[in-house]
Amino acid sequence: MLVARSSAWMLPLDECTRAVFAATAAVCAAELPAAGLGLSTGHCVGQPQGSGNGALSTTKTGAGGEDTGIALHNTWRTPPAGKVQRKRHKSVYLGFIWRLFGVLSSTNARQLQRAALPLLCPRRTRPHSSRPLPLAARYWPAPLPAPFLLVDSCARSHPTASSSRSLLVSQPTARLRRPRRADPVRCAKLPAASMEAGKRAEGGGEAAAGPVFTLQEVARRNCSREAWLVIHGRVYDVTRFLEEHPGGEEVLLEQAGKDATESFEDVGHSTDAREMLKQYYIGEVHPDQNVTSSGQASFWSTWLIPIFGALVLGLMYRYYMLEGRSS
Ligand code: HEM
Repeated sequence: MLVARSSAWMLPLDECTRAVFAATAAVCAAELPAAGLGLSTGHCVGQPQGSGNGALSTTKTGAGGEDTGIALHNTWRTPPAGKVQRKRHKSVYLGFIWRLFGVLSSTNARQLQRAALPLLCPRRTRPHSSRPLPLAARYWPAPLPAPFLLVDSCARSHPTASSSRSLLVSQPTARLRRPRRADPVRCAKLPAASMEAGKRAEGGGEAAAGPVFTLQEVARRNCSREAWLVIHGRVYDVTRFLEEHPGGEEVLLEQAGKDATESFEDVGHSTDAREMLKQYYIGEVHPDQNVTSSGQASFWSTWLIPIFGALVLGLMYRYYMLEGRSS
């Protein structure tokens, strides 16, 4: 839920929202105070609290001392007088919102954790789970399922962590533990590679360079003895990579036998990781089963929501500026 008020944007404060703000505030920390803007957390009702010095300040205001909201607000006592000042304020304000949306749209929550965690806790960079998030959670991260919450495990492992520690919230430790090494999944007795393996796909070109497999064939290779997965319509045999995978064997086994494109992209793998794919490439998904529309869907999900959000924010900003001028 986003509550806009004349002088502040209030957001329900969950860990991911904090992370978004923390990451964005870190980028904009120098600009915000200069333009008379501050970020603070506090109760969603009434005036935003906290020092509002541009950095994220946390004020315990809830009944149980918990933080209940976060606000981007004016720190000026009187509205900026000059045209130049107003223009600067406006551009920084829009810049912040733009970056906030950039952070929200260019990443999903897990990537966001990857981006924000080093800020909060340099040594804890491993995400809590590899499971892709529901679409809505990628863009609006409240509430998130527990495994994706930022947790205070790093505050514990870094007892000296100072202000950033207040950005973290305690979660039951059971949630934090990395799942135990998956029991080797038993492979069904598999027929030799494939009815169609070895056949060259028609049409040539890069996309049709290797043997062709059906999704059913891939689905059967879903265990530690033989693990295949599909990424962008290509089939990879990751069996020998299971133990080497920096993200852990479990995540690969979880995706084995399936189309792992979304999970692979969600993690935000590096160029090196993409290069490594070549080593495990074994063929292509059968052209009839290679659903390219998912690419289109992801295009829309990647751009439509941020564009719509930006429009809404633009309108709210106009309203905010008009009200600021009239008061
Ligand atoms: C053949 C396919 C894959 C290759 C070659 C690969 C390679 C890598 C590499 C090199 C890294 C280190 C970080 C980086 O350079 O980006 C990594 C991290 C990771 N990968 Fe993969 N990966 C593959 C598939 C997957 C899949 C299907 C998932 C499913 C979710 C996954 C989840 C992760 C996670 C969670 C991390 C840890 C990220 C971190 O701690 O920062 N990977 N992978």
